[in-house]
Amino acid sequence: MGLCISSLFFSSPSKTGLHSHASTNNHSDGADLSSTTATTNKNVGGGSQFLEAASESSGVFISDSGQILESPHLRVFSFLELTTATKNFRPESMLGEGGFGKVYRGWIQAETLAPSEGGSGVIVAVKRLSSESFQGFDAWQSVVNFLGVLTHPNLVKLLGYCREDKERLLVYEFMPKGSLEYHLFQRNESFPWDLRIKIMIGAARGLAFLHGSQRPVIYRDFKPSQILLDSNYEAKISGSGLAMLGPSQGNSHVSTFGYAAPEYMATGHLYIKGNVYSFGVVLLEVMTGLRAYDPKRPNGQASLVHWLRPNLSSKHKVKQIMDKRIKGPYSSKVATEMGRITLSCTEPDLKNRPHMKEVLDVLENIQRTK
Ligand SMILES: Nc1ncnc2c1ncn2[C@@H]1O[C@H](COP(=O)(O)OP(=O)(O)OP(=O)(O)O)[C@@H](O)[C@H]1O
Repeated sequence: MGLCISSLFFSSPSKTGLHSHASTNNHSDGADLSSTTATTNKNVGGGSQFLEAASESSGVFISDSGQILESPHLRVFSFLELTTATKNFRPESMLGEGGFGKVYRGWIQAETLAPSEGGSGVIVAVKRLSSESFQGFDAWQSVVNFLGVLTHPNLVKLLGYCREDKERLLVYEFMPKGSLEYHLFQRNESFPWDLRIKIMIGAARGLAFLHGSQRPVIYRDFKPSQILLDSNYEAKISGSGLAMLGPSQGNSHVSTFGYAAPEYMATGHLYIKGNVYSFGVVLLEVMTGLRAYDPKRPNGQASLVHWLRPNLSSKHKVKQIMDKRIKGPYSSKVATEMGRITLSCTEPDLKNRPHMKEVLDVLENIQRTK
């Protein structure tokens, strides 16, 4: 069983304050994904001892009491700066809206950027927490604490934040190709197979990284709107899913119907393998082009997994359920293999589901299959 994000990095600092480094993880899923790679002893403010568990490009500071502090690598923006960046949060700048607020496209001027951030400025995505969102306040804090220190090519990068009066905003790297949800369900254009598999491989890498870090992180609410795409359709998992894993040890609210694993529905507990189940549901959406849950479908078909899972073990039936709009060639072997991995990800008993690293290996093999 994995730990929820609230216990991430709560490994006890050594009595001496000096740690030997742990560069690879020994987690039982066998994932070879180093996250925390070096530790050093530091004195920060007030002379108290802090442990820095540094990843390649970011660090996390943990106080002796175990409290995680905001990453010094994040930029602190003023509300005025972000108001200017988003042209006063005008509706035309809006990129989308989630459960906790609206997301705006913004432009940060060069003079406010560190030299390494380059150029005359940069486009960013600014998530403004809605004032009604009490739950969102904790979510906001979790993102600042955790995404400020978790760095991986398949996680959307948090650049900074703003906390002024009642305003809470997060500034993310901008993902110009939108979300997987947009490409699967909203954009009425061809969505080739090679892109679909590429995106799912990127998302699997992101999840495998979270699960494979020294203290595994469980993602909340994994779904296609959380899979964002850069200009090369490289998938990055959004910070939103990290947000809600507050201080409740695995009891976390999952709002989206259709993706939640049976054990979560039964107990309210999130497990690492619950993410694998949700990933399997998304795989089924990618194969079929149908939504995980649609109450408008006929009786017995509202839940995609309950409806179509029985088809996944038959070569012939898998071919029948594949999205007819898929452009670009894919062989029947590919469809069969996709059926197989989706079937095992969505096993009702979590013990029978693979780890994300194994899912990733299978998808990479499928990508190579002609
Ligand atoms: N970094 C980003 N770059 C580009 N677009 C983004 C970015 N972050 C979010 N968006 C857009 O804003 C939409 C809403 O994002 P948000 O994370 O708030 O909501 P969500 O995915 O529905 O999650 P939740 O339900 O947990 O709030 C996304 O679906 C996407 O279209």
